[in-house]
Amino acid sequence: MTDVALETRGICRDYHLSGGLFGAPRVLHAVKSVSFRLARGKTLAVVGESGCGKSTLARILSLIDAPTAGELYIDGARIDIARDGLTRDMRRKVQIVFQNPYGSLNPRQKIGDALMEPLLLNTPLPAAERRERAMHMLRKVGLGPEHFNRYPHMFSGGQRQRVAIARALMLSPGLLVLDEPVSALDLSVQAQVLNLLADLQDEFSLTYVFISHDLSVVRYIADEVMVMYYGEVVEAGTRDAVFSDPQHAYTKKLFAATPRADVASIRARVEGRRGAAAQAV
Ligand SMILES: Nc1ncnc2c1ncn2[C@@H]1O[C@H](COP(=O)(O)OP(=O)(O)OP(=O)(O)O)[C@@H](O)[C@H]1O
Repeated sequence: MTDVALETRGICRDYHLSGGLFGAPRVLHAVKSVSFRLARGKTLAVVGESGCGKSTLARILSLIDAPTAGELYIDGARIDIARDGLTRDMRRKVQIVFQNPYGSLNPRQKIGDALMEPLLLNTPLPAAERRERAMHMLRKVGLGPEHFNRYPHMFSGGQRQRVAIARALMLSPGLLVLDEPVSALDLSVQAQVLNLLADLQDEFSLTYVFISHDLSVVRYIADEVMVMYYGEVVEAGTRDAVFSDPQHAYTKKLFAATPRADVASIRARVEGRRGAAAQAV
């Protein structure tokens, strides 16, 4: 693999908890020695049941939390926020989109201001340029100038997620961590947001880490799949290899629990609809 956008080597995250047996402190190994390499422009889906460490890994990859051990490389450069802190340069490389955009948008801030804010905080761009870039990004995610002065509560769930995606892209990151980005949306809206993500990935050569518990979504969006179980990677490979011939007993169990009809229906909904994604819903 020549152009590696993201690499981890033995990433671990422990949490120190009190209240073990007789109140003794105990350690929870939320992420255990996760290593992978992800090529630029590709999507790695991280799947597993609730509590397996997906969100903890997402927070490490998006530089919100530091790992307790292991190494993280973005575009070939070692990133160690525990040692070096978080620089503006690092902040620009990676952004995260959460499941609930309502939670990540300030209800009292107009959408235009929310989009311009990362530019205000991280670049010397003048106000007119910030505004122009925000308008441009609104269009890229299928919204329009009429949305610029609206507040988050005036949008549907799908539109709010489009805004969250637009905001994440304002600093032109190469890497997006998407933590269950469509799980809170209706099925038809899910398909449209997935199409939008696919279009944006093509246009901006974005690399995605896509966290999901929904295998039908993963099957559509992923190039590579990594299966986590109790903080550990138990299986990893290309989407086709993992879906057609799962090796690990846990992966087989996970797949068996997904009704095949669901997989078929979401594929039918989304396939062939790329390009139609720039419609706001
Ligand atoms: N700040 C924290 N302090 C202590 N334990 C934590 C903390 N954050 C997560 N954990 C624990 O780490 C483990 C992994 O949690 P994580 O949220 O990463 O899993 P997940 O796969 O994303 O689950 P979900 O899909 O429910 O969010 C869980 O046992 C969780 O309780």
